[in-house]
Amino acid sequence: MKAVMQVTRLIMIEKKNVFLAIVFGFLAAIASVGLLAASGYLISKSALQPPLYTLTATIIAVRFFGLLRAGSRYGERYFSHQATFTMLSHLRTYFYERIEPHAPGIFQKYRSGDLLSRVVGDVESLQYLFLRVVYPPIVMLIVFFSTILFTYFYSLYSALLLFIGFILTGFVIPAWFAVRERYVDANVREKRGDLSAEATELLYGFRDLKIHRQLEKREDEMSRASMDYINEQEKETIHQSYSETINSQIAFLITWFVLLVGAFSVESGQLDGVFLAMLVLISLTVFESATPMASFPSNYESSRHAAERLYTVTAESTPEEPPPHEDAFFMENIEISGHGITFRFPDQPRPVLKGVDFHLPVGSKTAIVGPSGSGKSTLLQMLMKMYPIQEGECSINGSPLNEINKEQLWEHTRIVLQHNHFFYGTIRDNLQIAGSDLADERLAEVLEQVKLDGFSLDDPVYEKGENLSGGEKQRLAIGRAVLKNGSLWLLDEPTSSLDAVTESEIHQLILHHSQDDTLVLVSHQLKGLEWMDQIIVMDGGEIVESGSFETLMAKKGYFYEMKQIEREVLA
Ligand SMILES: Nc1ncnc2c1ncn2[C@@H]1O[C@H](COP(=O)(O)OP(=O)(O)OP(=O)(O)O)[C@@H](O)[C@H]1O
Repeated sequence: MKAVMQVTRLIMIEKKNVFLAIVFGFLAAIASVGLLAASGYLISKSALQPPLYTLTATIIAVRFFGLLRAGSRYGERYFSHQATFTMLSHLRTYFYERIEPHAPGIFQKYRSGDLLSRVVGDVESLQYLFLRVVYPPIVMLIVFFSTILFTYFYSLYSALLLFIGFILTGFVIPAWFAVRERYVDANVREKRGDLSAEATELLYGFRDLKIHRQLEKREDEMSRASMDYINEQEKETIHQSYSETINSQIAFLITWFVLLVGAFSVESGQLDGVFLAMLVLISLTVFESATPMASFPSNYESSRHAAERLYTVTAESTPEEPPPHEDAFFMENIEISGHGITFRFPDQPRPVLKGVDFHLPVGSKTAIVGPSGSGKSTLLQMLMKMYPIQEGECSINGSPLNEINKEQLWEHTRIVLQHNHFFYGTIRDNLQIAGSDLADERLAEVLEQVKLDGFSLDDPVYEKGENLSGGEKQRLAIGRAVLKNGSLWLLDEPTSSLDAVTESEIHQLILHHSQDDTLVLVSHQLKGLEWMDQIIVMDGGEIVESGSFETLMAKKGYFYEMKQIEREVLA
């Protein structure tokens, strides 16, 4: 309910459109009632063969209501859709802005298919919140009350019957179906989320599933998920049809009673017979505005679920982002210190980093090495503010990392991750991520420096860089880092897919470009680290050793042992 209220608040940003949609909706519905009432009266009156001039006013009224209905129906559609689409755009922006600060941590909690279904499907479902949940009861209420008031002047019993019909079709039946709808709708939603997650897994893992001959099994699972979804949708449609059928049956029944009571009233002289057709036609028409109430339960339920699913993602407190540092040169000559850093992934019992201490002086080159899973990448991502500092302290140029603005940090940092994303487009598009105003000459120069001179800037890059080898992708990512400005380099195994000769050349290139910068390189390989000022050795989330290459080799400790093993393996 709280989530629905929050979305309703977003609708209310469009007050003017909402108000006009309701006004025109009311006019259209009341014009329909007026049109049929005037027609009923005209037919009955004409049967009495009065002089033509006595019918003129009624004929004009019929024409007037006809035109009013068409015009206001147009206005109602125009303003209600305007309100809906503007609300959808507010909602998309709001939702994106709320989840963005949680990335990439959000993927630890939600599967990407599920998130996609929330962002697309649930936001889309909310388009009906105004059109089919908020708007119909308001219009129905005003139309019924005006019509009942009008009818009351002719027949008290007909007015009472309309009131009973209003209560039944507007409240009792929708409420009755709403109870069961909760269950039906929850199932549809759950099955849709499952299908979406299955489809995303199949799409992303298609190649691996094919190689491991698991594609058929996965396809079967997806077909099952699809069938489950279809079955639940079918149940929902049947449920909705029942609701609509019963609602219309009640409306017809009430009209029959209006006819019956009207006939008795005419018989007993309480009602002029000329008004009977008018009352019956009013009854038939006024229930048109109750028709949307038949689908109210399902629309309310799907809107409520959609709003709640969206808001559970955004409900987690958004980390407050500090403002950028006032000193424009703050992110130059970078020095980083960490003390007692401990980090645990959500819902994981054991910490990944355990009381890590380090110091990276200005312009230093540091390698972080250690066995797989020792926490190297986690530490690097923490420096990028991808993960928060949970325990301990980490500061850049004396300012705690938690107080540094993310955007400001990234603006001055050259980052190469283990897996970098490549967009569908050209080599140029993918390099220009480093700066959209970079000239072709500069891009071509860097392309050559990273040993990708076989490529032209116009060469295509397929989705996720499918047409590039692992090493080419890494060199393209390093090219981006070289092109970017920033005096901090954070590199996570940037050359792991390169041959020894190219790797050494790329290391030289990085060294050349980062002469005065502070650089952190995560590497699981121990060769080519002689040029580093400092090597931090990690194991099991702890720093077990640190020092220069020479110091560590002379110490004959952990690093020395690892180096010996590497030499034996490569010998
Ligand atoms: N998103 C995550 N959720 C839970 N645990 C994670 C997550 N990412 C990493 N871990 C765990 O944290 C530990 C450290 O991972 P990390 O990627 O930092 O290791 P690493 O030393 O960089 O390994 P590698 O050399 O294989 O890249 C691992 O045990 C890993 O399973």
